[in-house]
Amino acid sequence: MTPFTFQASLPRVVFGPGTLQQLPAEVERLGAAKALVLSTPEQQDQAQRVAELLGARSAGVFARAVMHVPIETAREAREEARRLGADCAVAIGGGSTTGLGKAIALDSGLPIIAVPTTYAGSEMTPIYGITEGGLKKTGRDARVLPRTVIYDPRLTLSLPVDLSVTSGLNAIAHAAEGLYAHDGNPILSLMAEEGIRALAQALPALHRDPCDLQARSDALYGAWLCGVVLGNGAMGLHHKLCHTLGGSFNLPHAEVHTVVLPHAMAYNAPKAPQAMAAIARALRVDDAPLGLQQLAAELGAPTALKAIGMPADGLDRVADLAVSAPYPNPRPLERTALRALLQRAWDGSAPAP
Ligand SMILES: NC(=O)C1=CN([C@@H]2O[C@H](COP(=O)(O)OP(=O)(O)OC[C@H]3O[C@@H](n4cnc5c(N)ncnc54)[C@H](OP(=O)(O)O)[C@@H]3O)[C@@H](O)[C@H]2O)C=CC1
Ligand SMILES: O=C(O)/C=C\C(=O)CC(=O)O
Repeated sequence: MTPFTFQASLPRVVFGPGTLQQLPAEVERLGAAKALVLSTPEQQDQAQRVAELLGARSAGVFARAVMHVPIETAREAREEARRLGADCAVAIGGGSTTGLGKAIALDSGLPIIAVPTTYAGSEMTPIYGITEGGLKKTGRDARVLPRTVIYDPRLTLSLPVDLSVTSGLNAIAHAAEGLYAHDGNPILSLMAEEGIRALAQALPALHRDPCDLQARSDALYGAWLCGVVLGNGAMGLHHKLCHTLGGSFNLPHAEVHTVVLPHAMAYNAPKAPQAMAAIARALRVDDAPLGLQQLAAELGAPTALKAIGMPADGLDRVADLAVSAPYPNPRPLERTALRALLQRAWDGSAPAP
């Protein structure tokens, strides 16, 4: 075994159907008296029910979370938290809502309790993203890592099947890149392989029956593990490409991950054979990139960038941006090969090295 360093900082986790009921006790455990409940506008009713569950420990509801955390929304939420005297925030929703909680914590140090309702995994990471002037900046800061995460699979029953599938594939992307991250280690690799295995079994099951609570639980368990991997290992080519594509062309986050991942894996495969073997084992296929693309197709997910709004004349710009700021990646970043990767992803062709 090659030498490695392992250090992980992880939130407390409360996992299982019905665990949302433990929220008041978890707020109390933090020593907090007034929790501001965060949600998207569409999930306001759910946020209101959470505020009622908190009773006297609720400071109110801020239901204005939107995708990619615009700085204006972050400022409004910070101000509302101050105005209401909140000493804790509860983020109930997907990565967009968790991201808003993180933006508040970054500024104020307010502890966050995350109640995820998608498989994006943000609740397990110290990574934040804030969009200002059309540009999304991401960073890492220990203050934004939620203190407690409540994984209640019942809350994911209403997540539409198409979003469930792409969100699950977003989670698999975290694990895939963790398996070949320059700062990876055997413990993260265990979690990554197990996370992919859990999601690869759960997604077809919940695709057949979205109300299958066991499948929903398994998917959330997989998302948890994949989120831990993302939070404790470096992001490589795949995440960087997705952030460029999503940020510059306003493409839907989980769908971009779904389309690009098989191609980014195939690009790195010659330099990451052990990672590919682990992913293939977890997916129970012979060829990891192809097997993943086939899984997405079987589950009705998009497999081409052209199908999710990417303009063909933007591919050159993405290739330019991809090589403009180098970062560690198993295979060096070569513009010609990356441009070919992007073309295959746009066309929806089979992945190739
Ligand atoms: N910092 C980090 O570590 C990470 C950050 N992210 C960030 O998170 C965002 C993506 O997260 P993601 O979760 O995919 O996106 P969202 O939070 O935007 O949620 C995606 C969609 O799922 C819907 N939804 C969520 N929960 C439910 C539910 N229980 N029932 C019905 N619909 C539901 C939302 O609907 P509605 O709008 O109606 O609420 C929305 O349309 C991106 O901004 C990404 O950058 C992602 C991964 C890691
Ligand atoms: O791409 C991802 O799924 C992981 C990280 C981010 O999205 C970063 C962020 O914008 O919060």
